[in-house]
Amino acid sequence: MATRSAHPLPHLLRYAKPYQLQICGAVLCSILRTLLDLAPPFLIGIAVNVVVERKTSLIARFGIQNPLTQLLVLSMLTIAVWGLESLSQYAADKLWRNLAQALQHELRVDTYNHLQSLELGYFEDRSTGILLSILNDDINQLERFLNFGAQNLINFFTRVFAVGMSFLLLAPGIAWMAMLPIPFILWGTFTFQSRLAPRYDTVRDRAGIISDRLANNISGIATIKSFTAEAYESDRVYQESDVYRRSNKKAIALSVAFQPVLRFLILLGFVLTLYLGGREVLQGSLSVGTYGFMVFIVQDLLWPFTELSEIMDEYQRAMASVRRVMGLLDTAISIPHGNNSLPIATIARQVQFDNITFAYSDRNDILKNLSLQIPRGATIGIVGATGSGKSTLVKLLLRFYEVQNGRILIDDINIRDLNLFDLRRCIGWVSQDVFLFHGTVAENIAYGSFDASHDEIIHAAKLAEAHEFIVQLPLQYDTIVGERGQKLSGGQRQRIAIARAILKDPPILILDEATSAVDNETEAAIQKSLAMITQNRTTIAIAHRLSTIRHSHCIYVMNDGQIFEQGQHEELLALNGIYASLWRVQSGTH
Ligand SMILES: Nc1ncnc2c1ncn2[C@@H]1O[C@H](COP(=O)(O)OP(=O)(O)OP(=O)(O)O)[C@@H](O)[C@H]1O
Repeated sequence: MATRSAHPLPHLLRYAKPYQLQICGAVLCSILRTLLDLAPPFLIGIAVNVVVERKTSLIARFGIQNPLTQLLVLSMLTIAVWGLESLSQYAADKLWRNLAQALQHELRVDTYNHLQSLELGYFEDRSTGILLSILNDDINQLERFLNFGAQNLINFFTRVFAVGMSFLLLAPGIAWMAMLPIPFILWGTFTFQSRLAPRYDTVRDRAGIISDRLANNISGIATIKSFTAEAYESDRVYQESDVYRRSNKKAIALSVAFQPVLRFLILLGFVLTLYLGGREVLQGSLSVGTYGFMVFIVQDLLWPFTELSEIMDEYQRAMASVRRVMGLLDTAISIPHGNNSLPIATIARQVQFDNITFAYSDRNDILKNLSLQIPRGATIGIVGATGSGKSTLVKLLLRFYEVQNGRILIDDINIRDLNLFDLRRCIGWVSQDVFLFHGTVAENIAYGSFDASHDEIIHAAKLAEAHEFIVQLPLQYDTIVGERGQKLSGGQRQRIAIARAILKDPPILILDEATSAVDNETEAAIQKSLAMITQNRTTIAIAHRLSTIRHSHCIYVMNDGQIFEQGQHEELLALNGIYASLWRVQSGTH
């Protein structure tokens, strides 16, 4: 993630470059609206001028002598100013809000797309809740800031600049009185902000932790219930929510203390103008009119400062969120695409692991100098103790992780040099823990083969021995499987996953414990189908149940990250090693 110290605003502005025109328009409309909003004191001044000076008034200088006509002109001018103000307010609101929507939409989609292209290890190191809070809360926070905060910020600067300038032009001698508190207010505001920023960062982090806990608990609800851990979980949620509350409390303590201090400084400016200005009037060095104007307008100069803390507060919250979103967008992709394409039509389906060594980050080597070669169209079986690295081996072929040493080749091309999409498109992977999406059975089978016809889906389901149970479901292929497929049994989920891989029709097929949850009879039926399906493909089957891989062209026995034995079923039995003893245990012949 990006460093916390780097200011996120330039980053955001760079990101918003395509919206430059819209941003300029929105800024101009906001400035215009604020300037028009300042018109009333001037209009009142002119009105007083008309009724007091009559034929020598300001308007009379434009050749309108009749005071009643002058008032009419002034009324028309007021209507025009009000009308224009409403129009610029409408335009500013519309532009800012649309900008907020466009930027929010683009940021969310880009952040999601970037997230999707990050390697698996990134997701394993972070919790879903924290990533979700970036994709949702932080991006929404930015929307809130663009909807209101940005306008407030511009309004503030415009107001202070316009009023300050008219002060200096109209009464330069006493302008300093009103402006005296400004440096103190600014110093106070920025000191306050620098203290508030880290507190808001903590609040955002804490929000991520809570959302993580909630997401985790909701997906683990069955486990919570079965262990009657409701009270324990309630307590954990309570504790984390309390830490969040306390971190917010720290931010609030600082945030609310600022306003009263600020008011006091403003009061100082007001009283100084009131007293010293009045004294100058009494001494005859300041006109009554200017003094009146000064006292009236000093509030317009200083009161916006009371909002400054709130504006900066909103700004800091938004920047904390931008920092997190940009941090995610800046995360480098550590498994990039290679330059070579691998067209499915021409692939020879030859797979080779050449002396590979692999360790997950900060762990010991899982695979050590492992080599194996799978000729085109062959089916190999991999067996071995749990945790010996079987699943890791096939995940390396999918390039979910990068090998530290050695090469993995498909058709003699290092998979690092292949376009990742081409690589993964030519591999069908039925993983150990099947993931189904919330949706219908048909949608899940067709996942990845989005153009498949209904007949093709049914055909794949039949080959995976899934058709029979699917037609028993309430809405058959249109039955919703629930989140992660929780409305189906483990064996049913596996068969849908097999159907999904069959429908993909990949040149290389990986079956990682693909039939571990189905009964022996169904497995035998699936084996028959697979024998047909795997005929023209290179297949890697991982299984604990040896009957599953018994007929493979070659069986590899893995132990402690290395291949200990290899050969066909009969050869391995004759070897009388690990495989033979496993077989004896499973077939009950020991
Ligand atoms: N993402 C990961 N990060 C860190 N270590 C991991 C990760 N995935 C697996 N491991 C570790 O790597 C080792 C090999 O795991 P792997 O899943 O490849 O074993 P396996 O042979 O397929 O086991 P099983 O038969 O139980 O499925 C295990 O010790 C496991 O704890």
